Amino acid sequence: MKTYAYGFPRLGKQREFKKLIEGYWNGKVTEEELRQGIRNLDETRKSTYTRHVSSYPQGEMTLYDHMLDTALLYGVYRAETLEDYFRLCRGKEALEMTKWFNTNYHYLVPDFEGKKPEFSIQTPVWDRHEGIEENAYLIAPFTFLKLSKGLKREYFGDALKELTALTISYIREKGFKSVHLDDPALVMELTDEEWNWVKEAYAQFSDLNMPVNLFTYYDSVDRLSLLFELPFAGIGVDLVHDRGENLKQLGSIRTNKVLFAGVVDGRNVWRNNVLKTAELVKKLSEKFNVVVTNAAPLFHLPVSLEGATLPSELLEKVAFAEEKLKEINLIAKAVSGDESEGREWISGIDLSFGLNEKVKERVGALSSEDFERKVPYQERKKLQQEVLRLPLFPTTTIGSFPQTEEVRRVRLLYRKGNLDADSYEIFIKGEIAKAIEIQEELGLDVFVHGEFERTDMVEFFAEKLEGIATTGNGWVISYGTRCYRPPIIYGDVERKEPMTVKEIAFAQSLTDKPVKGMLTGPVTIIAWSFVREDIPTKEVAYQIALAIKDEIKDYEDAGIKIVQIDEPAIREKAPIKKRYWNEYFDWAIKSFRLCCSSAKPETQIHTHMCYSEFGEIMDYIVEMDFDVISIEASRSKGDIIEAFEKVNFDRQIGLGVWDIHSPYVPSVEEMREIVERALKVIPKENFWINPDCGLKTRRWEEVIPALKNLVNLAKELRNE
Ligand code: MET
Ligand SMILES: [Zn+2]
Repeated sequence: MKTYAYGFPRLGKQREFKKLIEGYWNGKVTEEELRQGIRNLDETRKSTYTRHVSSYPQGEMTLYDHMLDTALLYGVYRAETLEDYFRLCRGKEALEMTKWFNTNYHYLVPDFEGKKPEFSIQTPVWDRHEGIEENAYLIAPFTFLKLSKGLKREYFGDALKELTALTISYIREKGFKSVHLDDPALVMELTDEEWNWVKEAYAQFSDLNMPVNLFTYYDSVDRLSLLFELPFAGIGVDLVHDRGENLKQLGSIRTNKVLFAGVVDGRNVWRNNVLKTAELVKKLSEKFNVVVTNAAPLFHLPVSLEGATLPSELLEKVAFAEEKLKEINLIAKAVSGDESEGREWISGIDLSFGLNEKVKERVGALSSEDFERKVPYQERKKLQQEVLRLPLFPTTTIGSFPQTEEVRRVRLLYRKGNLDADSYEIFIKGEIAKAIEIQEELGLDVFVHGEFERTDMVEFFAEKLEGIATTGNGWVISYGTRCYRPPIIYGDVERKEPMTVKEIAFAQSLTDKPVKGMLTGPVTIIAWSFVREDIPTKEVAYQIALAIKDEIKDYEDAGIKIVQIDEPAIREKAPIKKRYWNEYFDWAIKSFRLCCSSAKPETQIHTHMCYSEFGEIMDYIVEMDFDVISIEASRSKGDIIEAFEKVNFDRQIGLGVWDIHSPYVPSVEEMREIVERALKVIPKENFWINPDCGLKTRRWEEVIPALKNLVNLAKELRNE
């Protein structure tokens, strides 16, 4: 039984990828050291593959992002030097970044700016294919174009044909002997026209006399049989995230091509029941020429369990990327009749682990009333205004303030046990007090405490909640060199005690202005964690929502009048195929409503969203029944405003007037432009003035002048 794997994390066990590249940016690593270091990392990755599977793609390594590399290979952008390359990644000239399908990885988006595309093969500054013959890794033309922007429909078909022809000549020129084509966009809901374009363009691969394998993942392919008719040697399908759809279609497919059966999850950490999977593979083998592989690239997982700080009961239930390779191997062994290692591997899987009857009962007892606020919005609005007495164009920020070197250093000291809890608390209180003072001086209307105690908006809550474990060093790349550690939701989730009330109440004690209680919503906690799969996600969401609901009650008792529940991941978590959207948004919206349902009518509930285009989901967003939404807008320009107009939006809204992703300090006039466009659509009584997102990655030197401008803008607007 042959085995295959792809998409193994490039990060390295010690996050070498991050350290090398950031070292280069800071001038501590030379170009030669960078190149050599990255090559070494790639070698390590290859030897990891080699230890477990028979074959894998070559040339997967990048210096930042695959989509960018592909754009450079095809001459969409030029980069003569590494400096040019990284200028496309970060800073003023950087390409836009967006979520890669429904994952938390962000890619750089090539932009055709509405022009007719012209392609030519260029040797990139990082030549991933240098010296490679076998199984060269390429992003397929369709996925590349489909995920780009600014490519007019009228050009798409021809562009795909041309790019495919160019890819074929590149493959020939390089003398590759076989090719791995990554084509996940084929799992999207495509039109007949798009399928025809794919068919016509990819027919050209019949000119090549070598095996080309085409890989799809993240969902089912709506026309799987069509892929098997194309001139490829093998087709990779996802049999984990396909809701059974791929398997169903395979039932009526006759082929002598290789079926790369994606049976090991690349997106979640739970151990594969390798013996059961082996049964499936055996069945498929009766009909197909099967190779066992992963479903979805493995870079969504931490590199290896080695050194992970997980509770021991959990250690024997999970697998990170390296262990997933092992699972592929164990499945193949079991198919060939050797089940012993596989049996041992799954012996620790135990579904009674982490269960909590009390929480289950509480979720079970929920009725429709638990998802409703008792007083309708227009009445709430009046009650809230009586309490808050906010001016026209109220100003606020999104939650976090700069996480300075010192804040991070002291927090780390405390986390490592080198600073006692009392001294740490005094330090955090000091930071909060400074932040309150600064906000007083700036003259903002609604304050935040600054989130200095939080490493990360999800991990912080994961540490406080029962049923969620944090991984210590389970790092995953979210974009470029930026990493995060997704927690593991391993059981029923319960709040044992207040999680954030102490800091918020302390902040409120220092000022007469309202301080927002700051919470991360259920969908975002779920989206940025690994979630147990035998408990329905919907139930997990309601469990987290109940914890938040209790926290809000404690806020109210502590005199907090405004609460913000951040849901930046609500769009990203939506399924790739729109036909599943209703089902998803139903629980996503209800979980938000459950958080707020017992809040007093005079408690003003805010939500915050960012990182995505929200136009498409506006109909769902309005169902969340918040009082105020702050939303990223300075990068998506006017589109979002139109979307609000279409749904007759009647809530209050703060469109971000400052793109906090760059150190640039916008002037009053620049911020005003965004507001003026929006005021054509949104009544001024409903308009808040705030930045796009939290300020934790900014420096105080940028934050203070920018917020000064922001407050001045509000003052000017009030006088007009
Ligand atoms: C990614 S959304 C971030 C919201 C959070 N409250 C912050 O300000 O950092
Ligand atoms: Zn945000």
